[in-house]
Amino acid sequence: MAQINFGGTVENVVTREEFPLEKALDTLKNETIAVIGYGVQGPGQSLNMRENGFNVIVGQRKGKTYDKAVADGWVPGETLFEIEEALEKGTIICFLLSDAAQIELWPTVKAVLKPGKSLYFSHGFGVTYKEKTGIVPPPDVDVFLVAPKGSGTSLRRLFVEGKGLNSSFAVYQDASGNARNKCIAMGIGVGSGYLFETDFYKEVTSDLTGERGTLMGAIQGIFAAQYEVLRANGHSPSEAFNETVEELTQSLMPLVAENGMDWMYANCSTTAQRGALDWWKPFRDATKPVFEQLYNSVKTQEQAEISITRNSQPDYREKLEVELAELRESEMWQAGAAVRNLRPERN
Ligand SMILES: NC(=O)c1ccc[n+]([C@@H]2O[C@H](COP(=O)([O-])OP(=O)(O)OC[C@H]3O[C@@H](n4cnc5c(N)ncnc54)[C@H](O)[C@@H]3O)[C@@H](O)[C@H]2O)c1
Ligand SMILES: CC(C)(O)[C@@H](O)C(=O)O
Ligand SMILES: [Mg+2]
Ligand SMILES: [Mg+2]
Repeated sequence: MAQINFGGTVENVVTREEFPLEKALDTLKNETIAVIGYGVQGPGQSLNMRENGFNVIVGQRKGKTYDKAVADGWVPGETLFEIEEALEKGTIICFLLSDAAQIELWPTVKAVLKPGKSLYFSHGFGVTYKEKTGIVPPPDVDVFLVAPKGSGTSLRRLFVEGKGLNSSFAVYQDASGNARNKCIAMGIGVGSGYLFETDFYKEVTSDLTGERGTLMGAIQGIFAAQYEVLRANGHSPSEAFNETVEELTQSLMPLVAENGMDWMYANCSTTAQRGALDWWKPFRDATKPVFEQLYNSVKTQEQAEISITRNSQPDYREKLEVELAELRESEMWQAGAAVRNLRPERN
């Protein structure tokens, strides 16, 4: 493994140089990889693996998503099955239902987990919170995870563009003595660039924190706060949206992604730099207590409990849709829709 220095701490990272696609294909040459669930990660991972040359089948219950799988080229009776049939045929079971749905299907999955099969997750959730989920794998199967650090949609898009998304990986149980190799081979197969080693607990704890924090929850909160202040002071919706979101996503974040925050700052005016350098610490200090509260809520499993309870309700999809519509229909994101339409490349 490559030893990489991350700001002073040396960590092990698996690279494609040491574990090329050919080695991954050879490692899994006798396996039938059954991707169970075709929501967000299911399509990204299964299509990438199929195009990388692995032996992949999909298990999905009938409905809209099953039809999407057919449209993506999965053939009913050959590579696309009802979940139970795919579970029987698969030797590596990729459990890619939503975390709450995994609880309901667990007894069915557990029943097919005979010695020699492997159980694969893309999150540490089910196993870490086993007291809540009941997901306790039998001791004679390999259990591991590859968690792409991004949306399954991005995993697929980047793969199609010939790029990759990095992933975390972890082995929970090594019954065969070869679980680590199988896990890394799966990571390469689904289209990961580099693979960072972790464990199930750390993966789920950091992931739940990140998505509730800066990646999704905090960012919307900060956008909303600034937008509301600008609007309350007489700025137009387009001006408030441009100064809050559009410039960030279109101009400044690509510079951060390319070469870090100081690089982005250096490409702005000295006036902007002076202000940003003066204000980032007050923002850090104001939000840090909320991040501490969030981390604690993840650690005490309160967030897991909320996720399971809310997402296990029969009408959870409809309720989520109502909340998403509230965001979409807010003035800020309506202004956003209009601003997006005015991006020069859209004309
Ligand atoms: N969404 C992402 O991009 C992402 C990123 C990293 C990790 N993950 C993890 O990957 C796993 C899958 O997440 P996802 O977001 O792709 O899932 P999802 O919410 O999109 O759901 C996946 C599938 O579950 C099926 N399903 C839901 N309830 C069911 C039930 N009761 N019985 C049978 N099937 C049911 C749906 O039909 C769908 O095909 C989770 O562990 C998640 O935490 C997701
Ligand atoms: C894409 C994310 C936010 O990284 C993932 O963790 C998820 O749960 O969807
Ligand atoms: Mg997550
Ligand atoms: Mg994540």
